[in-house]
Amino acid sequence: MHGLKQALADIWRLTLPYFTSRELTTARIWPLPAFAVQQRVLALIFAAVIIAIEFALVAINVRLSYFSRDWFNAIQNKDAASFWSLLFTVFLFWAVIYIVAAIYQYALKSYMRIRWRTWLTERYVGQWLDHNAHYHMQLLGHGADNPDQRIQQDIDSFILRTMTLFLGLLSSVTTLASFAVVLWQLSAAFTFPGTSVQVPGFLLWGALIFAVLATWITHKVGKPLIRLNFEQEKYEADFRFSLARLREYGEQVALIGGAPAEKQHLSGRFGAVIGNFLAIVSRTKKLTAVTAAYGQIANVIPYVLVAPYYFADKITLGGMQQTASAFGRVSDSLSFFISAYSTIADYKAVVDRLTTFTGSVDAARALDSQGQDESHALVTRIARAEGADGALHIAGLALNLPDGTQIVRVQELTFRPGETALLTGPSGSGKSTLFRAIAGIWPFGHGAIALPQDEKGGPASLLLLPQRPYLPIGPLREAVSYPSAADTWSDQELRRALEAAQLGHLVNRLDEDRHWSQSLSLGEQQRLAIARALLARPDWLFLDEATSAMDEGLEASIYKLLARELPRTTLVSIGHRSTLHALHGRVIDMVSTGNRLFEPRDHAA
Ligand SMILES: Nc1ncnc2c1ncn2[C@@H]1O[C@H](COP(=O)(O)OP(=O)(O)OP(=O)(O)O)[C@@H](O)[C@H]1O
Repeated sequence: MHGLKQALADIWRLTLPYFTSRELTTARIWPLPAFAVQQRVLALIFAAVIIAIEFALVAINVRLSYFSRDWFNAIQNKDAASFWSLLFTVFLFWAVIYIVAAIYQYALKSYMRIRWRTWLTERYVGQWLDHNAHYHMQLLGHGADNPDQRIQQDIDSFILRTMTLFLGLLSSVTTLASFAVVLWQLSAAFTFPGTSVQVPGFLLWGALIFAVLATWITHKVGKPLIRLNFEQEKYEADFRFSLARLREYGEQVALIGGAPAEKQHLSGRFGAVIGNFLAIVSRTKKLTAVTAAYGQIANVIPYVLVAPYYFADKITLGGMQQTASAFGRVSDSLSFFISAYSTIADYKAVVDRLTTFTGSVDAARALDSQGQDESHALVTRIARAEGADGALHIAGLALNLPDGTQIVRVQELTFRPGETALLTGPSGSGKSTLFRAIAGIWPFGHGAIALPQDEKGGPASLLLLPQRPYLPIGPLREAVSYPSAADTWSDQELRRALEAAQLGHLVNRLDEDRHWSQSLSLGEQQRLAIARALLARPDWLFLDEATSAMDEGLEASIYKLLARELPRTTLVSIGHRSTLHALHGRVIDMVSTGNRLFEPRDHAA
């Protein structure tokens, strides 16, 4: 019971935002011209019309059950005139309306699904990317696995199933209510065989007991499917992700001869997919036994119940037919859970996945320095704000790992504008982590970072180049301009930057669409990032081993290029090579203070 309450609360939390969104959207409702309207207004109009059509469809079914009674009576009485007239007037009229309404309802459901999915996907993608939640989710290492699957697949499944199940439930309830009345009225003709004792609503009780019993058995048999379906999706996504990762690291795997290890790994992942699927098959077999038996028994049970009355000439064939169909409709709608069980099991899994996803996005957002929540125990906030001058001041800063272990302590460190500084020290001493904190993406720790101002007294622009730059898949001009739009710079500017970065052989390939991080060497990728810096002209440039894949001569000429092309840019580098010392005016060492804790100190000359 508690589980059901929780599930309904989760569904409510996932559904409500769309139906209360005040964002504006453009509606196109034929024959009206396009107009702006709030999302929630459109959502409610869609829902109201779809529900109204659902009611109309049930009402037509009730009307047709009376048609069926009259029709079978005409058959029993061999009344051909009534038979044909009922068919061409009553049946044809209502059947045509039914068909048109069903088509219109399908179209509206599809439009609503598209709009709802678009809105929800944009919202989730936004939340996932804002405040670096996607990165912090990785750092926290808990919560939602495979966020890509949740955004691409689960949102659509959630919407489709919410609509299908809600309408199914609504249709079942209205069908139940209308045909329960019909069945109650029909029950008046039935007495205990051989007596004149009447049980009010005899047929209705019969249908009720039958359906409740079957629903209870179905629930008992089908319950494990909820967990199994949840796990199936997870195993499928893990398998898909492993394949995608192999595609990404194809060269590295080939070089190290990793194919057999990969095969084994993939076969393990696929084994989990199949193992779980077999468990689903085994459970579904049992469930099918219940639902198929129910379907068969439901076909004959109403006839069995009313046959004695028909044979005793107490009811007509039409009456028997109408009773049987009303009984069928009532038990069908009562057994809504039976027919929808596997959908519900799947639905619950989708709801759980979206709920854990939103939960872990919220936890990750809370980590952000701009976030509002202070609840995370390990985050005591790194205050990162614009300072009062052109320098970068760090004071009383402690940087921790996600588990709370302190790795870096900075009592006082200032980078002055215009200088070139090199941060060096042992591997794992927290150099990159210090850069991450300066960039504002490392949330664990406390202390203060005063960001520099530019020459006009506004916030200075900062650009950080990592060792392995991110290159989007697409035209080269997009990769060079990233994260700015591809048309930010003219072809001439892009070519000039590429040539300066010693990538002259790429200047005529600006429109070539490729997976650039797979086709360029690491040294070329690093030079492409340098070209980005030349275009962006930041006030401060941080190079985290951003020239490590170049030979020493090339590295030196890139540093000279940066000094020449970006004379106003302050340069702070991380690097291990001793030749880098000569290229920087100041060297700062990460010095161990014991206990795996490091502190930056100016290099003794
Ligand atoms: N996301 C993370 N989760 C847990 N530990 C991390 C994470 N990122 C970094 N660390 C740990 O923090 C320590 C410092 O890492 P960092 O990358 O800052 O070192 P570095 O000095 O830049 O090393 P290198 O010179 O090898 O690049 C390392 O021990 C590393 O294992």
